[in-house]
Amino acid sequence: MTSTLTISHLTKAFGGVKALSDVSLAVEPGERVALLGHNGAGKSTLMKVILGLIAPDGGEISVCGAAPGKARSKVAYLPENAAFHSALTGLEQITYYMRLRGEAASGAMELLDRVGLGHAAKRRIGTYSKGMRQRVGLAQALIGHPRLLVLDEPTSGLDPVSRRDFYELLDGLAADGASILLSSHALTEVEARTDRLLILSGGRMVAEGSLPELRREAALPVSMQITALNGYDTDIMAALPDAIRLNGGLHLSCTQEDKLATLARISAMQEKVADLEVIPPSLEDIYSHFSRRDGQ
Ligand SMILES: Nc1ncnc2c1ncn2[C@@H]1O[C@H](COP(=O)(O)OP(=O)(O)OP(=O)(O)O)[C@@H](O)[C@H]1O
Repeated sequence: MTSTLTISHLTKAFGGVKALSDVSLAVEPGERVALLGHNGAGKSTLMKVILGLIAPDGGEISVCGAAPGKARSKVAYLPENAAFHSALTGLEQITYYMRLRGEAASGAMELLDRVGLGHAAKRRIGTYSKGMRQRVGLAQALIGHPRLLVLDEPTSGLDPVSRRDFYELLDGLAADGASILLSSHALTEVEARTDRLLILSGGRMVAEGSLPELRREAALPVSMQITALNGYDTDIMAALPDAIRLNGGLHLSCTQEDKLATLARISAMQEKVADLEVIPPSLEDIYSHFSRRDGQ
């Protein structure tokens, strides 16, 4: 399978600031990839290089088999705060963009229906909510059946139902073979709705993989919350010297390697245990682990 996007050893500096250092990645057709990173990590710079808006200092990049910028008809971009003409209706705005791209404007209404804006198509964009303007942006991004969608924090400002609808739309596009690269700070959301996570930190790609892969690689400790049956907490603490009293229960943290052995020791005391909760590291923990690994 030919990748939709291939980047090897990309570098870009602004004066003395290394915005991207030796970044390599590939995105396959039908793949939904989330780009995570702290403010200033290099996400927007990477997107601008992919779109051909700025040239890299070094490295290679291929977008839909061509140089960035040469494949614009196959690439869609949704900026974080898409701005539109407030006096135009949604229908007029999308019709205008379709004409600019040489597409038959008769499909404008269908596009607006697809993003859930059919009912407001003939209202001025100036009267739209932020979420509705974001949908106009998405409709604009869908013009011409793009093979790669580059979406910069596409769900910021959307309510939970709009976010779900938005991801369902992306799922449909991915099922048709489009590749999606989206940046986000909403970790739990991208955890559930994308196939792979890329974490940029200080311009370097510090982690890449599905959440289970990143969880394994980070090998962060597992937390256990034990509720003792009345009076047995002292016995349990004697058997598990690392346990501490916390929030009315007993708290224990152990390495991934010791997890099964620790569980076995707790099971052996089951007549003294009322309840046990095993809490795996959250995506926030994993993200912080990789983001701070280089001392940032
Ligand atoms: N045109 C520019 N001139 C100078 N420095 C720049 C320019 N564009 C980006 N930078 C610097 O490059 C680094 C990466 O910036 P970038 O905008 O790519 O980060 P980001 O991950 O998109 O951040 P955010 O989440 O805040 O949008 C930052 O240190 C930024 O200040």
